[in-house]
Amino acid sequence: MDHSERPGPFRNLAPLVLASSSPRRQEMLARLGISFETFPSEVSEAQRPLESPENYVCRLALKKAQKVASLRPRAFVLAADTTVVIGEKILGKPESLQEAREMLSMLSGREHQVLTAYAILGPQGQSRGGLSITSVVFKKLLPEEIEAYLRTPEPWDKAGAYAIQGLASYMIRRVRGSVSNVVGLPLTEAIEDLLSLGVITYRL
Ligand SMILES: Cc1cn([C@H]2C[C@H](O)[C@@H](COP(=O)(O)OP(=O)(O)OP(=O)(O)O)O2)c(=O)[nH]c1=O
Repeated sequence: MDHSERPGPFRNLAPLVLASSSPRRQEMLARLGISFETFPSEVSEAQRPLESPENYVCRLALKKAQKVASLRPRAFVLAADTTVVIGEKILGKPESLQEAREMLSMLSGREHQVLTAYAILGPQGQSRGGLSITSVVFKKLLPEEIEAYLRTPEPWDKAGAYAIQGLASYMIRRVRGSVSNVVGLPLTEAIEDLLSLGVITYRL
């Protein structure tokens, strides 16, 4: 799918492929005026034994970018991976209602970290990327509050079974760090890299 250019503070100097099926990542870039082709990587993998959450998200972001870069060798490719970490546990996207319920109960009244790693690969072997960590504090959730939220479509397809940018915004007491990072892409860092690689420039 091609995203036609929208008015925004940036324009492209080089073709960009977003290796992601995440509508949030697509929307965040498109809003800024950046055009890109969407090419979902369809890479999904379990954490390896003893692998830290940091290494896990970085490995997946790079793997997604590498897979799509091999199929689109003339473009810059951007990929990312987001996960929620609470205590020793990693929360990905829930696969059942019960799992989503358990995730929200775990997050209730506590602080957790949202990790997003991104990777950018270029046609001449350029490579950039990074890891961004945001701390999020949830208010204490009543059981009926969790049940009511589970009746909305929002928990699906989101790491940790919630969307900070959506109906769950009222559940969040405090955020420390990048908000766009929680939504799936640390925009400040990713934009700096796209500018320095000459993929985008300011629209003046
Ligand atoms: C915590 C949180 C996550 N999310 C989303 C961002 C990501 O899309 C998703 C985490 O899933 P990811 O596995 O990072 O990405 P994805 O499967 O959606 O897309 P792809 O692998 O093709 O790039 O959770 C929110 O939208 N809001 C939130 O508050």
